[in-house]
Amino acid sequence: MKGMFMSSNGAAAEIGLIGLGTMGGNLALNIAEHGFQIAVFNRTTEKTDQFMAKAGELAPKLVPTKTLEDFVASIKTPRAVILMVPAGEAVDAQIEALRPLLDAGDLIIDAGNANYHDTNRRAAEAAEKGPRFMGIGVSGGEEGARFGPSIMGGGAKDAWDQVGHILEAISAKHEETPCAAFLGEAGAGHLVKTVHNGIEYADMQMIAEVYGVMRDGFGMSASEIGDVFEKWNGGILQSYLIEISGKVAKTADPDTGKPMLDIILDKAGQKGTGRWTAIEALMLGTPASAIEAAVAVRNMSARYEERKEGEAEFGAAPSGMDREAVTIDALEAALVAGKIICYAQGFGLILEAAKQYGWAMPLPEIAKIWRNGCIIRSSMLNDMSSALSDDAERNLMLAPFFSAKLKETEAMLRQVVAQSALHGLPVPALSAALSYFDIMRTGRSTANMLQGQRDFFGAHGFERTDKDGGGYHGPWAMG
Ligand SMILES: NC(=O)C1=CN([C@@H]2O[C@H](COP(=O)(O)OP(=O)(O)OC[C@H]3O[C@@H](n4cnc5c(N)ncnc54)[C@H](OP(=O)(O)O)[C@@H]3O)[C@@H](O)[C@H]2O)C=CC1
Ligand SMILES: O=C(CO)[C@H](O)[C@H](O)COP(=O)(O)O
Repeated sequence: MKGMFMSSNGAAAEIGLIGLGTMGGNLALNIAEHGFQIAVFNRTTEKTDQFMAKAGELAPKLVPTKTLEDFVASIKTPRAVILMVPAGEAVDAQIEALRPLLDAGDLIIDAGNANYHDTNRRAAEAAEKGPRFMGIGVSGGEEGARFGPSIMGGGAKDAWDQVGHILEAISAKHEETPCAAFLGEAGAGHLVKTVHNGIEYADMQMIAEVYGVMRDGFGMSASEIGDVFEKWNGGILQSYLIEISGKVAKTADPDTGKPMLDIILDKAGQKGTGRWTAIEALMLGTPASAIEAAVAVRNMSARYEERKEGEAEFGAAPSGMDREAVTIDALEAALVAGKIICYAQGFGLILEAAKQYGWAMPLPEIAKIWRNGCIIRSSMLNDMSSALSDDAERNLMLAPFFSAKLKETEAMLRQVVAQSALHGLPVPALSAALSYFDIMRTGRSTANMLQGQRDFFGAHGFERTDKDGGGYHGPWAMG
C-alpha cells in the first residue's frame, strides 16, 4: 500500500473503469462524452482494442491500458476506479488485485448489481485495509449506461463528494434534475438497487399477468395486446415497462413473420436481485408479497417440462372469459392498484433496512432518482416522491393521492383476480397485492387463531384485547 492521500501524480485520467462489457463499456463512453478523461481496462485485453476501435470521436477522452499497473498509473490521485464486473467473486478478486497498487486514500466503486451484504463487508474491510470503497447501484441497461442511468449511491459521504459530480453529470435527468444521489453508508446504494429490481420483477410480472388475461381469457392477438399497452402508456400507467411491453407485443419474428411473443419460450431467466429482495424482506420481517410472488413465478416458469405434464394431467385453463365481467379498463385499473401496492411494499422494505442499519435513505429522493434512467421509471414516481415527502414513514397506500387511487381501482383489481381464478388463469402477483391490501385494511385479522394455536402447542403466550401486557395463556386441556 502506498502513502495516504498523495497529491496529484500528473496522470491524465480523472477516473478509471474496469470491465468493458455491456454496462462498463457504455458507462465509459458516457463518462468520456461528458468531458471526463477516463482510463479503461478489461481482463481480456483484445476487448479493449475492439472497444477503442469503436470509440470514434470519444477516443481522445479514453486512456486504454493493458495492465493494471498502467491503468492505475494513468489515473489522477486520489484515484477513483469503477468496477463493472459480475457480482460476487469477480469483485473480490478485482479488489484484491488493485489493493497493492492503490493508495489508502484512493477509491474503488463497485457499480455492479452486488448483494448489499457483500458491500457492507467490503466497506468494513476497506475501512481496515484501504483503499476507500463505495457501492453504487446503476440502472437503465445498456442504453441507460450509455446515455444516462439512474445511480443509487452508497458508501462514505466523502467518497461521494469526490466523484458525485461525475456521477450526476452522466446520470439521466428528470427536468434537469440528476437521477443520481447519495443514499447512505456502506451497502445502502446496493440495497436500494436490489429493491429497485425487486419492484421491477413485480411490475413486469403484473404486466405479464394482464397480458395472459388478454391472450388466454379474451383470445386477443399479440398485436391487439400491443395496442392496449400503447394506449395505457398515454395514461396513469405511463412507464418504460409498459412502453417496452407494447413494443415487444407488436414486434414480428423476422424468420417466421409470427409475433415475437408467440416464438419466445416461456421460461424466465433471473440473475438473483429479485430473489435477494424477497430474502431481505423475509429477513427484515417486512411484507413484500407481490415481489415474492413475482420471484416464485419465475422459478415456476423454469419448470417447463413439469408444467407440460401438469397440463396433460389436469387440462389447460378454459378459454373464453366474460368480457362483460372483466373489461380492458378493469385490467388497467388492476395494474394501477397492483403497482401502488408493490411500491408500498418496496419502499417499506427500504425503510426497514434504513432503520436496521442507521442509513439516511431519503425515500422521496429515491423516488426522484427513479423517475428517469432506470428500468422502473414511470410518471407515477413523481406522485410517489411527493407522497413520501409529506410523510416517509407512512405506508404509501395511505398517502391521500394513492389511497384515492386505490379506492377507485380496488373493486376492479378484485374483479380481475376473482374472474381469473374462476377461469384458471394465474395472476399470482396481482392476487398477492390484493391480499396485502385486504390484510392491511383489516383491523381485526385472523392472527388470534395463530396465537391460540401457538399457545396450545408450545405455551408461547399471547396478548389479550381486554387487558394490558403479554404472556397470557389459554385454559387448554391436554390430551
Ligand atoms: N446488463 C444489464 O442490463 C445490467 C447489468 N448490471 C450489472 O453490471 C455488472 C456487469 O454486467 P454486464 O456489463 O451486463 O456484464 P458483461 O458480461 O457484459 O461484462 C462483464 C465484464 O466483466 C469482466 N469480467 C468478468 N469476470 C471477471 C473477472 N473475474 N475479473 C475481471 N473482470 C471480469 C468481463 O471481462 P472479459 O471481457 O474478460 O470477460 C466484462 O468486461 C453486473 O454486476 C450486472 O449485474 C447492472 C445493471 C444493468
Ligand atoms: O439490473 C438490471 C436492471 O435494473 C438488470 O437488467 C438485471 O440483470 C435484470 O435482472 P434479471 O436478469 O434477474 O431479470
